[in-house]
Amino acid sequence: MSKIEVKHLAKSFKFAKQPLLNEVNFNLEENEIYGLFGENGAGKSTLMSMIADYNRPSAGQVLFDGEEVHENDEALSEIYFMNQDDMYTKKDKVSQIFSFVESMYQDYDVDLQEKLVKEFRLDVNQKLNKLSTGYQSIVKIIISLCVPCKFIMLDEPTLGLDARNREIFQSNLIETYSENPRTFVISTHIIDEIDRIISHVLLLQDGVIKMNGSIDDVSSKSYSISGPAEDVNSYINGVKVLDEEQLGRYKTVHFMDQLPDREVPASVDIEKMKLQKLLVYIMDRGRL
Ligand SMILES: Nc1ncnc2c1ncn2[C@@H]1O[C@H](COP(=O)(O)OP(=O)(O)OP(=O)(O)O)[C@@H](O)[C@H]1O
Repeated sequence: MSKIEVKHLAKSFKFAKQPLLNEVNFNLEENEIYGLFGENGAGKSTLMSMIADYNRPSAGQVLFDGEEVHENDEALSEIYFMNQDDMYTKKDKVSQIFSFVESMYQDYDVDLQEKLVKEFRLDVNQKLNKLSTGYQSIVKIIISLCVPCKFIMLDEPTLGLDARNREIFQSNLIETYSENPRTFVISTHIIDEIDRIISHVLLLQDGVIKMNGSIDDVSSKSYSISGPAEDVNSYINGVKVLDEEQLGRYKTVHFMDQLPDREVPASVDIEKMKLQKLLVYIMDRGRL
């Protein structure tokens, strides 16, 4: 099984007051789907571009099966970054771009490409730079899903897509992953859209990975508990609460911990906390 290791990665820009990334460490394992989350400007796109060797780190390393990815053709043939669009000319027709990418990759999935062109209703005779923003993203999505790479990084793939096309993207991502498992890293701000698809959560904040865990680990410890305030209070007594809301006597508390080891009052409802709620809370307060 192949693996990407991100080790002590740092990135500073010449005129920036502080480094964008300080000490980023994590691994990407094969056949997992990672959600890469973080506030605007956290450095998600920069991080993905460094993994694909489109951008050089100021310090640290990215290893593919133990070898540095930098100028390593064998490793880079297994890593695809959705925004590596300098591979083709934007003045070209979409059909020409598809033919070019197909010529670059031996096992490029032409059947899937044709299926996606039909489902998205993409006009392949149009020049790329004449397409709407949404359709330009769709071209990048189609290429990303059809290249035969072990690691595929999707940077805000649904940005600019309408509701119908977002659904087409999601269902095809699930379908292609089920038929041909590979690793996806998906960066998005619409967490609710992918929380059922991802197997791992990576949260980038303040230049480091703040959270790195399987979705089961993360969701098995994060709860929202609602009910009459007095019953909720007595049930969660002693638990470190992340956030709470109260409407009249009805209260909801959110926490990331084990459930209290006491009987749950009949009036109290326990639900898993939505990943979006949990991540927004952590990003806002910088606290786990
Ligand atoms: N070449 C560059 N020179 C200077 N600053 C840069 C350069 N590239 C990126 N940055 C800065 O790095 C920061 C992080 O950008 P990046 O696009 O990686 O963040 P992001 O987490 O993907 O953000 P968003 O969610 O808003 O897309 C931004 O403040 C950006 O201005």
